[in-house]
Amino acid sequence: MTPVRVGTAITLRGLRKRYGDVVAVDGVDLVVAPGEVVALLGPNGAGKSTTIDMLLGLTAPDDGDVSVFGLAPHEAVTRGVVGAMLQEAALPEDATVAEVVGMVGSLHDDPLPTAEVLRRSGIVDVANRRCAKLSGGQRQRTRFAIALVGNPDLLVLDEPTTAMDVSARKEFWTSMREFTDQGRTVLFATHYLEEAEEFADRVVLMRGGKIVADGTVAAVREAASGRTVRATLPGADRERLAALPGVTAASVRGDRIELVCTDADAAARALLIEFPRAKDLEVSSVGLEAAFLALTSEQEQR
Ligand SMILES: Nc1ncnc2c1ncn2[C@@H]1O[C@H](COP(=O)(O)OP(=O)(O)OP(=O)(O)O)[C@@H](O)[C@H]1O
Repeated sequence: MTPVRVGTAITLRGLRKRYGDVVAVDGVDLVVAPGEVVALLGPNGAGKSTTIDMLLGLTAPDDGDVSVFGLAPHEAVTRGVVGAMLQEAALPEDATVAEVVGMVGSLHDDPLPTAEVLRRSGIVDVANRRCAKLSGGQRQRTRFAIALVGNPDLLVLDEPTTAMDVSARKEFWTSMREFTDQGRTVLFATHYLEEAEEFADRVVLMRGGKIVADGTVAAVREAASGRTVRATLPGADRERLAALPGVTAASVRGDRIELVCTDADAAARALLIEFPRAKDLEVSSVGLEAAFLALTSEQEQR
């Protein structure tokens, strides 16, 4: 099916946000076409939630521009063009699930029928339960229903499957597929490579407030792949190792060190020059999963 709207779904240009000394988002440029399903991947503190907050107009950027289907974020939200599911969104505790979903639907011009939304979100069985009595996973699914009921062109989800068990996750992604099969656009933040891999067309990897990789899952995996250098080096200083040229991340276990590298030759040379006592050097290919973790690890990247 063709996308519901024409033009770019999301355009972020030179987006920056600082909280005191912390640069939460540090120059993010991103264009998402209608119908794309994009995973925003990265470790804690990478800047995913802050980017999403700016996309939804909940936080004003210090610098840069945001547009959603050509609209300012606030307008896109009030017009129901974008539906959002946020990590900590409060629910009216005394209302039942069906009441909340119906109420939010009534605020929109062209809502989906409540019964359909409850079904798609997998909460038919708790429709008459008060929100105060919901489990963590049921609360998440209720938040999803609220995001869906306005029949938005773009869904923005911040770590949607947190607190869901395996079967709830599976059900959740099945409902998402139904949504995207109709040509809708989705941007979701996650910590999990496997979710991105299974569900997204495109992965945008954030780290330290910046986009460090952007492409198909396969392309990002390739960009993340590298080699490791292992050696014996008693009393090694992890930070100095991580600062060596060609090194993405360093770890120290007893006398053994491990360097994840973008350029293993440069790293090995620099290691031997700076630490002449290093011995038993081994260079090997990193598993893709390990390389990916290294790229998103919270250790200082070089
Ligand atoms: N309101 C705020 N006040 C101060 N610092 C903030 C605020 N919001 C975010 N930060 C900081 O900005 C950085 C980016 O945080 P953000 O929540 O955007 O990251 P994230 O990638 O969504 O992380 P997580 O996966 O843990 O949700 C962090 O260092 C965080 O502590």
